Amino acid sequence: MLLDNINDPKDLKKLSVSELETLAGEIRQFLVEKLAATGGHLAPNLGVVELTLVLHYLFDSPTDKFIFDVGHQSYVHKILTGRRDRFDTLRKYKGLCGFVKRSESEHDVWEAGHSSTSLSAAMGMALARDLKGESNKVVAIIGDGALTGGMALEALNHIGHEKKNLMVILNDNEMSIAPNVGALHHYLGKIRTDRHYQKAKEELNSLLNKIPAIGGKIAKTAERFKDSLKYLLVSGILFEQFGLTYFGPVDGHDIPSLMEIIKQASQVEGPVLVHVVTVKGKGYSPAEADSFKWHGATPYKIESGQMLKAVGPPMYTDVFADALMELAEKDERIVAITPAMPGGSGLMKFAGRFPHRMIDVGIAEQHAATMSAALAMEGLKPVYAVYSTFLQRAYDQVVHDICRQNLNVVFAIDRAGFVGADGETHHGVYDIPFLRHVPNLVLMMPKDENELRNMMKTAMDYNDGPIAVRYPRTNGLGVPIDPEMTAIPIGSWEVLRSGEQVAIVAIGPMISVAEEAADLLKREGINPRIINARFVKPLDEEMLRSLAEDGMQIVVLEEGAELGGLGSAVMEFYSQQQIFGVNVRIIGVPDVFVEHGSVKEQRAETGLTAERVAADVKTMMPRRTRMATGQ
Ligand SMILES: Cc1ncc(C[n+]2csc(CCOP(=O)(O)OP(=O)(O)O)c2C)c(N)n1
Ligand SMILES: CC(=O)[C@@H](O)[C@H](O)COP(=O)(O)O
Ligand SMILES: [Mg+2]
Repeated sequence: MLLDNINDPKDLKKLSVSELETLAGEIRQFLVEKLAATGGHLAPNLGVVELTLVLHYLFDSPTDKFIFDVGHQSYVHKILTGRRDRFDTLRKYKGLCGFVKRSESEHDVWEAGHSSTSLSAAMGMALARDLKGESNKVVAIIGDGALTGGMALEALNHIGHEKKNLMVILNDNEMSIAPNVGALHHYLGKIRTDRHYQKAKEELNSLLNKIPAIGGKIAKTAERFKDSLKYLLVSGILFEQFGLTYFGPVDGHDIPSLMEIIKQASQVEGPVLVHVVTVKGKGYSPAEADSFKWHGATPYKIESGQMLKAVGPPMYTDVFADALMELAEKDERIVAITPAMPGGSGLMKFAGRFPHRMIDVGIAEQHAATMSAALAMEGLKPVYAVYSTFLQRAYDQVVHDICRQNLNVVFAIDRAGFVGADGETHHGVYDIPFLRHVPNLVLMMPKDENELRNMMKTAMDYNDGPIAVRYPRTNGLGVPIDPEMTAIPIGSWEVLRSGEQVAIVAIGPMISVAEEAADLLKREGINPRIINARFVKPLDEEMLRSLAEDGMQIVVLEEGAELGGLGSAVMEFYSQQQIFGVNVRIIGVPDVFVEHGSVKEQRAETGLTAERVAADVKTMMPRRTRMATGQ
């Protein structure tokens, strides 16, 4: 296999075009085989095999810098840069990261995970290069989905202003995760597919080139005529207007054409954009047929294309979506909004049932937030479904447009807590700290899927401002589901286990960990109280007072950042209320980024385990109890 001899991009430069084509086939086979065992972003990577090969063939990474937007499509880049042998560890604990990772290779010059940052990074690297008097190439690879992100348009605007030498490769496969949305998507579609544009452009070029070189006035008129026709016909006029020289569209699977056009573009002064048209999932028929499903694959059977899904109780995502459907049947105010994650947020069924009440705005979390504010201003009940990590993008809109105006927006915050294989860029561990200090916002998290349904009802009945319910990327606990949803009193916590001396104040999936810890402690005659702190804001102040009055020591257990989380809120309460003598210990995510792996491994790494909680509780027992129990 040619692939066996590719350990560095330099090894590519010895190959002929036909050998590169053979190598492309080998890489596809490698991806399909490896990801069958590990899972991962199969379809995006199958779509960029030839493109990545040509980029590494023509340029000299890492001197020339490749900046992958999102970075989920960087597996081919990793294969070509000496990491082929690590693919059995893809997205596994201490294994190969599923995104670009600087600590893995000198060829990984820019990390991401969140979308639409590549053009800003490219601008920065081009500016730095020129200020340092260097001459390397800067190449951003951005997808048609990522291009709908506001940051990308901010950067395009600036790139066109600075006119620095840099290359934007637009990898246009018509797909975001779901089918792409938006005016930009339609514009690209026109360029991509309207043969009229292409044919007319070719005819125009050949006609104008036939005009013998004529001097003077006619030549100027002909040029002006060509320019005005170019305005009408040339494909990438939008990008040209942004100050980038547009090349394409080009077939992203045709190596000779790719080579030719990228070579051409690399010789042009100033910023250029090469419009590369690819097929997401290319070369593996199940992924080609349904690149939405195969954007992020679980392990699968290659022959049948059957993905191996974990069995068990319904995912919180699906419980949310089903509850929303039920509520929307009776409440016409409800409108669901998603920033490009209709699948991941569970809203596809909702869209099918209520096509006019599910809005996918593209990768535009900020826009989604402010649009939701306006929907609420007009008396509707917008449900903004968003991953915790992606809501980070819309912090100002949450504060400035929604909470400050005290508008009835419901935040359905999915992927709250550790997310596993996507790792540090995707964990939902900051939303409690970045939301709980914003005035007017209610923030809650259920202990199980039945309580999630009740919280959905709570949110719909609550019309005194914004309210957020957060839930993890896991299956529910398999508890019985009440047919009727019942609203929960805002700010009310729940004693799940009576006990004395130490109270474990836990939230969400940490309640199960607390119960396991209590079971361990019971064997030693220690019986902690367990509290479901289902409202982060407002706190259950009455419960907190009674814990102090009972002389309880408190352990707060949360799968979120310790700094500024629920535990901080509890500490602040006692301090602000001048209630002294309450010993509060916070067990949460420490002040570090937690890399990819399984949720279990991430909890073990950060000490969110029953064993650790039990050990901490024991150290907090009053001395006499410890003596009595032989501690
Ligand atoms: C800020 C942000 N929002 C949402 C996502 C989730 N996400 C990951 S990839 C993707 C689609 C990207 O589409 P495109 O750029 O066209 O890449 P393709 O997968 O088609 O190659 C989305 C929405 C993200 N990573 N970052
Ligand atoms: C790359 C990216 O951001 C998405 O594809 C993300 O990986 C989806 O996460 P889930 O698998 O949790 O839906
Ligand atoms: Mg795409």
